[in-house]
Amino acid sequence: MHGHLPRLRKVFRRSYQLRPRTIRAFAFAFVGLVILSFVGAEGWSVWQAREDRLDNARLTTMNMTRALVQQANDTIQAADIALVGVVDVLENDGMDAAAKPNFKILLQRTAIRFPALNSVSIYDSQGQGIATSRTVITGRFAIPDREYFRYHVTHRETTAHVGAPVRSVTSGKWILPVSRRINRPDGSFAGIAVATIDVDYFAQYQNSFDIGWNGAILLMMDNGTVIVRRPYDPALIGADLSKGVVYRAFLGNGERGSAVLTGVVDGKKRMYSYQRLPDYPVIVSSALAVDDVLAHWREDKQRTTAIEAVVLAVLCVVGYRLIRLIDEREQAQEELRQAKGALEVMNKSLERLSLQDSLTGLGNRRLFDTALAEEFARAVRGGTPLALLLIDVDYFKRYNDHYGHLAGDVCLRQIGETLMRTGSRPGDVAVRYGGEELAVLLPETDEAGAIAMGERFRIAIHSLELLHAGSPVGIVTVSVGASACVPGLDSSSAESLIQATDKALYVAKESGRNQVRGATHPT
Ligand SMILES: Nc1nc2c(ncn2[C@@H]2O[C@H](COP(=O)(O)OP(=O)(O)OP(=O)(O)O)[C@@H](O)[C@H]2O)c(=O)[nH]1
Repeated sequence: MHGHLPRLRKVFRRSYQLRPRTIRAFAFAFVGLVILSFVGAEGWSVWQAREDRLDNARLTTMNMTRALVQQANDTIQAADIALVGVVDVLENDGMDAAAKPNFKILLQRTAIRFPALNSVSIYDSQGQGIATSRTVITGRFAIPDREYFRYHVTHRETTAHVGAPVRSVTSGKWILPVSRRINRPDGSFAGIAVATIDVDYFAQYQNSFDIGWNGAILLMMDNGTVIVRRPYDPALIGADLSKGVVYRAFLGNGERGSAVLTGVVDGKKRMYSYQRLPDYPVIVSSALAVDDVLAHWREDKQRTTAIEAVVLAVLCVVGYRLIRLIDEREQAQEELRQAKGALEVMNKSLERLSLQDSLTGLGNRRLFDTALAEEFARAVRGGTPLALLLIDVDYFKRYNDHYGHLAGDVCLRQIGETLMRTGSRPGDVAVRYGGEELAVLLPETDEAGAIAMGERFRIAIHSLELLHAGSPVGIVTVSVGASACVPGLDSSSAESLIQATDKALYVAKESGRNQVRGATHPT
């Protein structure tokens, strides 16, 4: 556990120290990903909801169509069954039976038994009416030119024939004729029996379904002739819709199917389901308008889109703020780094200034005191010698008096520069000790070495040949006192080292100046 903690701390520190650019890239990627997944998920669920609604509409129209097919087939079948009985009587008893009064009663009973029937009538081989269930006959009671009559003249089949809707010559109403051929015993054409169904009967049933504002129901012959359509339009009855989309879909896809199609009657897009009657050549289709089906979905979608827009806007604002914060943080850190750097530079220069003598550029007395204590302690630890030089300008009072105090300052600066220039080791510390007196601390140097160094300084200053009218030699010279100790071994202290050096300097002065003197080995 102990070993893991520092590693964890390191990982945490590293993650905290991620580059702002990396963090920004992460932030961008994160916000982008959130937006994308949000929009994607929403888009998917909206699309799914649309598909669900269309699927439901398909199921609804399929069920509706099934019910309409059932009703239409039952109705036509009822008419057909009525005809079978009538044709049977006439084929057995002969067509003359149709003219008898009790036959009219048979037809009326038959018509009453099947409420969908408008009338049941018998026509002879010339299309002239013989008998009918109708009580009142208005108009011409003959149908030689009707399509279904001509059909039976030319077709020997005895199955039922469903004709195209026609206007009744007697009532003027739209009717659907269902007819059967009547044969003589020798098989020749004796006439036809016709049961007519009021087209309105189908229209009423169509009206019992909820198909919304723009739905449609269509009952048509299998050749595309309209029997009746909802919304009801009498002008459409008998019209040819064989070029319409429903008829074409029916032709292309068999007995039944469903599809989204655009209607030819009104150009509306609908979900259509269509089916052929099992026993008769009639097609039923019912449809719900896509607009109606998707009306609620569109409202939901608009609401969702509005919410999405708000959420996206919030995400964008938050993302933008996040990235701005990262930028600001980066900028603040950069400013902090720069301020820190400037402060460090300033501190160093202040520190340097506080330890430097402004006139000579050498260290000052404060540096000397610190360096002496440190070097003394180091020498104690290492058992190494430590030496000190005290350098004093000869007859400097006279120099000042003769050349002026400012010239004296210049002279001291030149001596300081010479001291710095004259090679000493990196660990040596040269300072202005006070007034015209300079000091050089020489670590790991014994007295002989210190005297040698003192001599180098003395010669270097002498070589400057700075005129000094007050000196017996005519140029500026220095006297040097040198002393050394081994702090760990002898009983010396920093003070005793200074005192010994000062004493050596005194001896150098007393001995005539312009010379170097050691404390223990005077030269
Ligand atoms: N121009 C200038 N003079 C200084 C400075 N510091 C000390 N002095 C002068 O240095 C002189 C030192 O004089 P003294 O101590 O009598 O010694 P000296 O005249 O050098 O004689 P010896 O040391 O015996 O050779 C004084 O006149 C101080 O005023 C300084 O920073 N600039």
